[in-house]
Order: sequence, then structure tokens, then C-alpha cells
Amino acid sequence: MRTRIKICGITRLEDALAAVALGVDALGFNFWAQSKRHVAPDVAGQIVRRLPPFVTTVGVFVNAMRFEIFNVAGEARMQAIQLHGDEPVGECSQYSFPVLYRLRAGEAWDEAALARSQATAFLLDTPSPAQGGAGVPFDWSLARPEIAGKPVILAGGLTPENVGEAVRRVRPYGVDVASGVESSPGVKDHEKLARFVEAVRRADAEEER
Ligand SMILES: O=C(O)c1ccccc1NCC(=O)[C@H](O)[C@H](O)COP(=O)(O)O
Repeated sequence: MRTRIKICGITRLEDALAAVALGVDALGFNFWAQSKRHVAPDVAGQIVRRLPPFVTTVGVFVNAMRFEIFNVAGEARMQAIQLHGDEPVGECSQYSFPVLYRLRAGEAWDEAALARSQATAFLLDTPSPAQGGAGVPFDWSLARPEIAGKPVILAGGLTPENVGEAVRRVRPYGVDVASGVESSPGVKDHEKLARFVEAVRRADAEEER
């Protein structure tokens, strides 16, 4: 299976186009005002208008009101949303968008509630006071390819140097990275992006052999 790749914290068109040229599957746009990677909805919308088809745009929200999510996701042309705060998992059913629901690694989950939920996938991240984007990996033995029958997107401190090992060990549906491919918050380093994608593809190819 090809591991899907989401690059999170896109704020600039050139970074979005560089990631897409490398074949990534999804781009994350952070609409939480306190994030170092915050992007205004109109700026995100202008970036999205310049993307080729078949790239999933994901709006990242932290404890936002439903009407705000609908308005922002609409204006910025998001195709999916990521709930990355303290939202209950039942909140996923309130949206017509596919929803990535953040789980904190190491916390006790109510697997039955997760299985019943309308989450499309679980983004498994390092617990962090900054909510996300902290660049700190967690113990991957806490991760699995699926949780409650839904795909897992592995996040938290992934870098070009460690992502191959993470993919080999966890075999997640996808991987997600923000800080590990940056030169500064919100500014992607295109060389790190290329090495990240290559490391994932190398790990995929090893599994196929
Ligand atoms: O990236 C942020 O600044 C951020 C802030 C608040 C909530 C979520 C945030 N990012 C969401 C992501 O999906 C990140 O890619 C994920 O947390 C992993 O980040 P990193 O450890 O920097 O790769």
C-alpha cells in the first residue's frame, strides 16, 4: 500500500506547489488563530485556486464553532476538516466534510465511541500544550495502522530522518508533518520536503519486495 502524505501548515503558494509536485496527497491549512502556522481563509482560498485537481485540502480547526468551520472551510475551499482541539468525537457527525479527528497518543480512548463516530480517520499526534505542530515524536509502540476500524494518520515530530522508520514500524494509512519539513514556522524547506517524501516512498517500496 502507498502511504498517504499530508503536509500541514501551508501558508505559501510556492510551498503548496512544491509539495504537490512531489506527489503529496493532502495539504493542511491551519485556521487556529494562535497557531504559528495560521493562514487567513482568503489567503488559503487563493492558494487552493492555483492547485491542480486531486489534491485534498484539509482545514485544521481547534475548538472552533460549527458556523465558523462551515464559513471558513467554504471560503478557503477546503475538501476535508481536521478537528484538533478538545471536540468530542460525536462532533464529527455534524459536518458534510470528511473529518480527520485528532487523538492524543497514550490517552485512554473509548474505542466503542470512536467506532460509532463519523470520523473518517484518526490523526494520532503527540499530546502537546501547543495543541499540535510541536515537532515532538511519541512512542510509536502506542500506534497501530487502524483504530476502531478506521485508518490512522501518524503525526508528531516526523522528519525526513525518522519517517521511514515510522512507516516501517506502524504501517499507518498516512503520515502528517508540519515542523519537520520547515525552515521556520509556516515556511516549508523544499529540500526537506523532497527527502521526507522520498523516505516514505522508500519504506513503501521495501514492504512491496
Ligand atoms: O501546526 C500547528 O501549529 C498546529 C497548531 C494547533 C493545532 C494543530 C496544529 N497542527 C496540526 C497538524 O496536523 C500537525 O501537522 C501535527 O500536529 C504534527 O505537527 P509536527 O509535530 O510539527 O509535525
